[in-house]
Amino acid sequence: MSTDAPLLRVKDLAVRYGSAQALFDVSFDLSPNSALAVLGPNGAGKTTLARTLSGLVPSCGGSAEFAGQDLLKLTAPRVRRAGLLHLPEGRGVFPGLTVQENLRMALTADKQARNPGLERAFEIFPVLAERRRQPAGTLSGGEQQMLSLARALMVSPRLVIADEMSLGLSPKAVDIVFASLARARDNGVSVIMIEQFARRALDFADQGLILHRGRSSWSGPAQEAGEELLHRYLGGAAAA
Ligand SMILES: Nc1ncnc2c1ncn2[C@@H]1O[C@H](COP(=O)(O)OP(=O)(O)OP(=O)(O)O)[C@@H](O)[C@H]1O
Repeated sequence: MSTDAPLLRVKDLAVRYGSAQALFDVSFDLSPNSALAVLGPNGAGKTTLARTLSGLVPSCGGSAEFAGQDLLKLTAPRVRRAGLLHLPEGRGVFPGLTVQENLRMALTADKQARNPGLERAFEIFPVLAERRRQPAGTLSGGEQQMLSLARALMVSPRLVIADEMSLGLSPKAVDIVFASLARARDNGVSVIMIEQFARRALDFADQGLILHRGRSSWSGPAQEAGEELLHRYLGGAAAA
């Protein structure tokens, strides 16, 4: 892990939906080129954290500084432009368009000029190069997630928040998702991974954060999260 100043520094973050508070005083730092696994049972506040950092849900307290900018003041498009990309749950690809068209659209959506992004995406994910003329809907579930990630990488983000990318996928497809995220990391992208597969996510990540009812119940180096700790905070089912 890097010793540089944090890429993202979240301090005492609080979020409400009306009168219901979904996050209470959540704090963590993320170093450049590192990965954080965010774990927790249903309703713990994981997606709320992702949506708040990406400018989709307002905070009601605390701070979040990303690459020197006050993230909580930015609109969602500005957060993207600052280099933080949120991959929401679900596949996020256009099934009727080809792989190549899906990738090109990622660029026009962000109004960037033609750039070497397409060739870079094919270099990182050779499978997509082989299937560039194939409709995205005919890819396997894991490959669609790979395409979704490749679309995100087209605009060279510094941080990707991957929300439950492996949800509902076969074990083989989950392998593809993890390998794809590892490739993104190898290419200098930091990752916040929200995952149901706690053990795998912690094996992937440098740091772990466990949320419970909107509060941080544990955070620390990922390798320190042993089986006993996972059972205590997540229960048997979530410790896969
Ligand atoms: N738009 C909303 N309006 C009101 N309450 C919401 C809204 N979105 C989420 N919540 C509530 O906030 C809490 C946290 O939800 P969130 O979706 O962040 O949890 P999660 O950890 O991502 O759960 P899951 O693993 O089930 O996706 C829950 O109690 C949820 O009901």
